[in-house]
Amino acid sequence: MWRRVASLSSTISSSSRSLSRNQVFFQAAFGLSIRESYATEISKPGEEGVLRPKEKAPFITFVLGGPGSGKGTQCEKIVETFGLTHLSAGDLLRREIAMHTQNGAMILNLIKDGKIVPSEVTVKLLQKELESSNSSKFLIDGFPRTEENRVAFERIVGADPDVVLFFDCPEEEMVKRVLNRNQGRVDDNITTMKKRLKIFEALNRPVIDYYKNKGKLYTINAIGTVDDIFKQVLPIFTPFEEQLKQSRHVNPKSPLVENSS
Ligand SMILES: Nc1ncnc2c1ncn2[C@@H]1O[C@H](COP(=O)(O)OP(=O)(O)OP(=O)(O)O)[C@@H](O)[C@H]1O
Ligand SMILES: Nc1ccn([C@H]2C[C@H](O)[C@@H](COP(=O)(O)O)O2)c(=O)n1
Ligand SMILES: [Mg+2]
Repeated sequence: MWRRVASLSSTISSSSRSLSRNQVFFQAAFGLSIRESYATEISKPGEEGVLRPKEKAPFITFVLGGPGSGKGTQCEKIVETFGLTHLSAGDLLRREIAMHTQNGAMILNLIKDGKIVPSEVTVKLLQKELESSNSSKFLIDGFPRTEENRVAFERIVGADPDVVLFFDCPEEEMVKRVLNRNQGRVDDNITTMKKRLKIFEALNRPVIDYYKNKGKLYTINAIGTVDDIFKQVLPIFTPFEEQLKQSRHVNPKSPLVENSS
């Protein structure tokens, strides 16, 4: 299978100059996963079939937590500090509603009712963003919400997260925050919120446990000020310093940048 990537890469190289680097890799993959598409064959005798990285695979962080736990708020700070590209699954779905796309009405009805949109729809929206971006570092907020979401992402996008953040917040606090949010969201009312909390407990917990067992989960106590919570987030990215430093978008004041004041 990996041979296909290498042999096709020369075919696409001349026509792909205007494409983003992610599009080129996804094209090169022709149905392979992101990680597979980031590999090429080497032809040294005795080393046939060995995969060598052609480019680094994207750095992916999943951001989990109940409704109103502060995912979006902390994502803004992570973006500001480390320059990751923020993809909010909820925002992408709301954009479909606003644009009255083919799935817009169905998505609206599910969100109003606190339910989860079919994984195929959400993953395809994420895939489109990943493929068209020139970034190689992503924060995927509010995803995966269910085991079905997680499996669909693996199947369709073919990538694993490097880091999974879980903002752990008591229900009482989440309810208070959502009801005070005032952003005109159709799901920010007590009836929908109760349903969302039930669905979160039933469907997101297994995902949290899955990443805990894989050693990828970082649990953050989401009570306190925004800055106090962010202090817990900062050290999580330290081991990934080298990968993140290469980002064009890193804030010069980031703790990852040496001699920053
Ligand atoms: N640490 C905090 N203390 C108090 N309020 C907060 C804190 N963090 C975020 N908020 C506020 O709580 C509300 C919900 O936060 P946010 O939108 O970041 O949550 P979320 O996890 O993204 O929620 P959702 O899953 O519904 O999108 C917002 O109005 C935000 O300003
Ligand atoms: N993976 C996802 C993410 C979001 N949704 C739907 C259901 C949520 O209640 C709503 C809002 O998401 P949020 O902005 O709170 O992250 O969007 C989904 O079905 N699947
Ligand atoms: Mg949010």
